Formats: sequence, structure tokens, C-alpha cells
Amino acid sequence: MMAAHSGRLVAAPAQGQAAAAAPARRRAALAVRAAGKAYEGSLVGTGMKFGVVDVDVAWVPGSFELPVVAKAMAKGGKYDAVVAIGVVVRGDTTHYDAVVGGATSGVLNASTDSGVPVIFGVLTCDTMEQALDRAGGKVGNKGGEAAVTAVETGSLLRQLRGEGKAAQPW
Ligand SMILES: Nc1c(NC[C@H](O)[C@H](O)[C@H](O)CO)[nH]c(=O)[nH]c1=O
Ligand SMILES: CC(=O)[C@@H](O)COP(=O)(O)O
Repeated sequence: MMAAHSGRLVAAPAQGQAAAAAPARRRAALAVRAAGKAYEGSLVGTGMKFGVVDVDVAWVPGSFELPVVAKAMAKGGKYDAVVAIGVVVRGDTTHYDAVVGGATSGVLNASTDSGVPVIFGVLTCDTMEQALDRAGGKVGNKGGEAAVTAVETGSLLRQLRGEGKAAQPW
């Protein structure tokens, strides 16, 4: 079973405003969305091949918001593993470093603090082309790799905990 969750904007923009976005920006936003979809598809598809039966997908606004949602889900006690996936593309300013740094340390903290593996599936790219290449393009699909890492780490911890050789989560 798969369920999808996403936040709602109380003050949604009027239809015309979205259409007024600059074409280049709109194209970039659509490309990021397409990459994210392909990435997520590979993650879920690969997980299911490995016997994962229940998947919840929660959409966050940006990679900087991954840690708070991933940590809350990990601590909720319902998941063997959480995979944080995102795509960050370098821009003109240092904003990229702030987003990547926050996402990286936040995801690591969510994992070690909860005791539930939170897998780092964030693409950190200099160009959009690099991102597309890794979301079903010529370099493969890193979403599938993240799924395998989640299954392997979740199963290792389940085994060690079952034998009393690792602390229980939370
Ligand atoms: N530029 C990218 C962002 N930026 C948004 C931040 O993640 C965050 O939502 C904002 O700063 C509010 O806290 N996020 C990405 O995932 N990828 C980008 O390329
Ligand atoms: C990683 C970012 O948020 C990036 O898109 C910001 O772009 P810029 O540095 O050109 O403002």
C-alpha cells in the first residue's frame, strides 16, 4: 500500500500568478519536478522489488525541510527506515551551501537521534543536467540505490535488535 501526504497552502496563489512566472524559471521548476518524480518512482519501485509492502510518501517544500519531517516520521514508531530524497542545484549565491549543509547534518541527526535509519538521498548538483542524469538519466537512478540502502540498514538493525545486540530505537 502506498499513501502520499503533502502540506496545504492556506493562501494559494491565484491561477494567473503561476502562469506569470518567467518561462526559464518555470522550465527549471518543471524539470526539478520531473526529476523528483522519476527519483521517487525508482525509490518506491525498487523498495517493492525487495519486499517493502507499505510506503508512505510525504512531500516537503524543499530539502531544508527534510530533517524535521524525516525525524518526526522516524520517531513515530511506524517505519523500519525513512529515505530523505531531494535535489539541490547550485545557484549564484551561497544559498546552496546553506541548504546542503542543513539537509546533510539534519538528516544525520534524525537518523542517529531516532535510531531509525534515515537515508541520505539528496542529490547535490552543480547543474540541472547532473541532477537529471542521476534521476533516471545516463548515470542511473539514485532513488533505487537509496531504497536498497534503506532495506539493508533497516534489516541489519532489525536483526541486531532481535538478538539483543543493538539498542532499541527511540
Ligand atoms: N534551491 C533549492 C531549495 N531551496 C529551498 C530550501 O530547501 C527551503 O525550502 C527554503 O530555504 C525554506 O526553508 N531546496 C531544494 O531542495 N533544492 C534547491 O535547489
Ligand atoms: C540552492 C538554492 O537555493 C539556489 O537555487 C539559490 O539560487 P541563488 O543562489 O541563485 O539565489
